[in-house]
Amino acid sequence: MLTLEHLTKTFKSGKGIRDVSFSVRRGEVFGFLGPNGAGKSTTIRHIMGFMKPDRGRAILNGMDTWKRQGEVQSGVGYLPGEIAFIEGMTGREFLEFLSGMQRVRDRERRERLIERLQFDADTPIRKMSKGMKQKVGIVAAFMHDPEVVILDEPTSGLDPLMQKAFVELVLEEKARGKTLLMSSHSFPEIERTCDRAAIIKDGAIVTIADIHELQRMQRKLFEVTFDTADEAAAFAASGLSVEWMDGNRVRVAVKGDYGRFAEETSKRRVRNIDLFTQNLEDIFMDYYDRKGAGA
Ligand SMILES: Nc1ncnc2c1ncn2[C@@H]1O[C@H](COP(=O)(O)OP(=O)(O)OP(=O)(O)O)[C@@H](O)[C@H]1O
Repeated sequence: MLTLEHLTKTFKSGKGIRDVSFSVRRGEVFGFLGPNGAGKSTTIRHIMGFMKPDRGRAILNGMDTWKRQGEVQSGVGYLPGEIAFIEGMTGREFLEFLSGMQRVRDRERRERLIERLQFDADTPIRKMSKGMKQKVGIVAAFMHDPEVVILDEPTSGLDPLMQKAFVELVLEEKARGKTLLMSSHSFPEIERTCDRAAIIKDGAIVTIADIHELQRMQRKLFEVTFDTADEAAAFAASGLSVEWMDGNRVRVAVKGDYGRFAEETSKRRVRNIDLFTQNLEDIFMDYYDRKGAGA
């Protein structure tokens, strides 16, 4: 469906992307993860045919995206990292304008999306908050019901409730057989929606991983507070991987084997459990450790 072959672009500053290659299958939700400045937007701009690569190419539905940018751009749903709005329009007027360009007659899907994302589309865009503008952008990306949707940091500016609504939308579109690529710097967001993800750092792909495999690899830290220090000591001596303990509190690292953790916890009186998830960097460090260990 979408293939990137050795995509390379070097800006005058020396920054850019280097030899970026990966493929997204039809019907897949593919995550594109990386810290700020890693090259996510630059790669996405190439996928959309906005930039000419120095080397390599992006192929979408058999089309070279730079050479056939018009066809590519009209057939794909796209949410840019920063949306360029037209001054003086309301959200609905802007969407109407885009619908006209896309020659979309069916307004129903658009209205349903607006309802779902819960915003007043008749507010002038210049008066909209960052989150509201982001919602307008999301509606614009999905309203013409495209087969392929490319989203550059779609949840930036959305509150947790709306992030959830967005995740539900993505999962529904996936169930309808659509192909999605979305960039993010947040692993949990990608984790909820994607099958696979490419990780980019300093302009180069570090790895392409199966999300479910990464989830299994993820080390989670649980801090359990017991009723008594004796219970905490017995829990700590039960063979779990103890990171730290203090009085009646024990922090253990659990990787995959949640059953053992649950079993040892349930034997004792627990006052509280806090969960600390790893950040992206740690997850990948663990991933590499395992790869390095040949597991
Ligand atoms: N048009 C440009 N001209 C010069 N340098 C650029 C241009 N676009 C991006 N860069 C540089 O290339 C690098 C990658 O930027 P890019 O915007 O692709 O990163 P990103 O992963 O999308 O980051 P973020 O998460 O912050 O949006 C950065 O160092 C950036 O400053």
